[in-house]
Amino acid sequence: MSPDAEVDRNGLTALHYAAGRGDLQICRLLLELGAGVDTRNKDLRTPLMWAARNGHVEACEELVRRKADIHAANKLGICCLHWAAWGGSLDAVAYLLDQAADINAVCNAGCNVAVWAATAGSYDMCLWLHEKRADFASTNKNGHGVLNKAAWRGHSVKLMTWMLGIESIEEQLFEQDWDGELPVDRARQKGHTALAEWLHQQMCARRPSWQEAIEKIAAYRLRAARQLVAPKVTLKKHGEFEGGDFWEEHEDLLKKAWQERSPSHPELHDFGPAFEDRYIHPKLRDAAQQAREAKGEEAAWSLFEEIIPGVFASDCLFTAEFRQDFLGELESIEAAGIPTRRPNGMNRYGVILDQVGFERMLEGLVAAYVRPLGAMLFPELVGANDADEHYAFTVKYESGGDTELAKHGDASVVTLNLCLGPSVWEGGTLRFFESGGSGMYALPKGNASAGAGDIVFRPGMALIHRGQHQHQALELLSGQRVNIVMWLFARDGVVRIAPYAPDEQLTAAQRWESRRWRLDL
Ligand SMILES: O=C(O)CCC(=O)C(=O)O
Ligand SMILES: [Fe+2]
Repeated sequence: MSPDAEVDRNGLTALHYAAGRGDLQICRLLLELGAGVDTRNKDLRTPLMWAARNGHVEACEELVRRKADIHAANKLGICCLHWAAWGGSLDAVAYLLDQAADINAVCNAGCNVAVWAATAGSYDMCLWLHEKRADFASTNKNGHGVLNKAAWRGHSVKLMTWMLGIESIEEQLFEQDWDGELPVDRARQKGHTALAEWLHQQMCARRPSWQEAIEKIAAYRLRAARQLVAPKVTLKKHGEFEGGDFWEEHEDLLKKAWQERSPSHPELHDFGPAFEDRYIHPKLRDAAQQAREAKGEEAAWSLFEEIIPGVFASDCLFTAEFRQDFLGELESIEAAGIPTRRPNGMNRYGVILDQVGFERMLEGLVAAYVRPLGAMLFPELVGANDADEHYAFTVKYESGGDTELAKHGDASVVTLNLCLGPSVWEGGTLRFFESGGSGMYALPKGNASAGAGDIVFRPGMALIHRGQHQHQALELLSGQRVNIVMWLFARDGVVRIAPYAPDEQLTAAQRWESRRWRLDL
């Protein structure tokens, strides 16, 4: 049997893998057994691209000795040299150029090797390529040049400073891409706040009139967004699309306006060590660390009490500072005067967190904590990709607004619900039903049954439940209750219904590993 006969779901052969790992012995063996040196996977990548991408020069040499095509490009026109640059390996780049790879080659999107090197952020490689006369002034078909790419990725000020020393690149500071964005916008949108600040200073220092222009644009966006009059919310059921045309029409302006707004607690918007120190409960941090170090999930389990079968509660997921700061930020969001869309088809009050600037924070939080916890508590439902995406919002109950929530199942495989407080209220109990639900909300057969019972929230209490476990919020009698709700589901909103058999379920290590080894970008 040819070694190329067996491929993975991406069409990758054993030789792709061996080359990608730089395993010279195996590469040789496979080639001797008849593996095609330029065998292509589904998107037309060759083994040499993998070796170059991962900086395995010896493997590159071996493949080239066996007549691998150094000019080969994949479906997107990304050639071996681009892969090497993107992988950040100067040695691989130098080797390929030495073998007469084309320094001016561009991929289908129009990126040349300089743009790829800038995307990778390798300072040494950029300097070296510039000496070799790679074209650093070129922009791709979306109008992205080296500066835009480096800003987008949040690369170092050292690299940026060097780039700005090249006259034609200085221009890129002021050039809008095809979406109308400047490098400084890209840096800010991706959460590289300090870099964005630095880029802004560079712009002002180079063209003082720009400071004013930028401020005017920002002020204009905020003013325009504040002048919008949001459609009324009335529906208490099936209201997802209420006013949909309005929200679609102004989506872009609103997104920019939220980016311009200065948050009252910037530290809440950046997931990272500082966020975890301040906002993740120390017990959860310890438990997660143990699980990640393969010391078991006992500590993580011990954070929870299964109050009702299938409903787990914990007071140790977030700190009190998280609740305080979050409530403060919600107040400042309300005071911003920028319209916010209703959070879901039933709750009318509250905000969609991903739309008001919490997108990046939530991505990190979900990946590091919420997804592993959901997978641990509900292994029969959360497999490798069943909770890849999230939708997060707040709900607010008070008299004159929403006071209750009808019986429903969430459009999620797992839901986390954290009670923020704020202080005192009466009523507003969350009731779970034993019924397995019906239709698409039916609980999968083979689960431990879903129990029935009432849960009285207290500030700081978080629940994790199967979204399809039917529930209802009873009437709030006085005061105010605000909760954060996070729905997890698979790509495109798919919600897992068929349970995994025990031998198909993820292992603890798989649940807690934050990055899988991937032979991919
Ligand atoms: O806190 C609430 O009232 C919302 C509860 C809910 O629907 C949920 O946890 O999924
Ligand atoms: Fe719900």
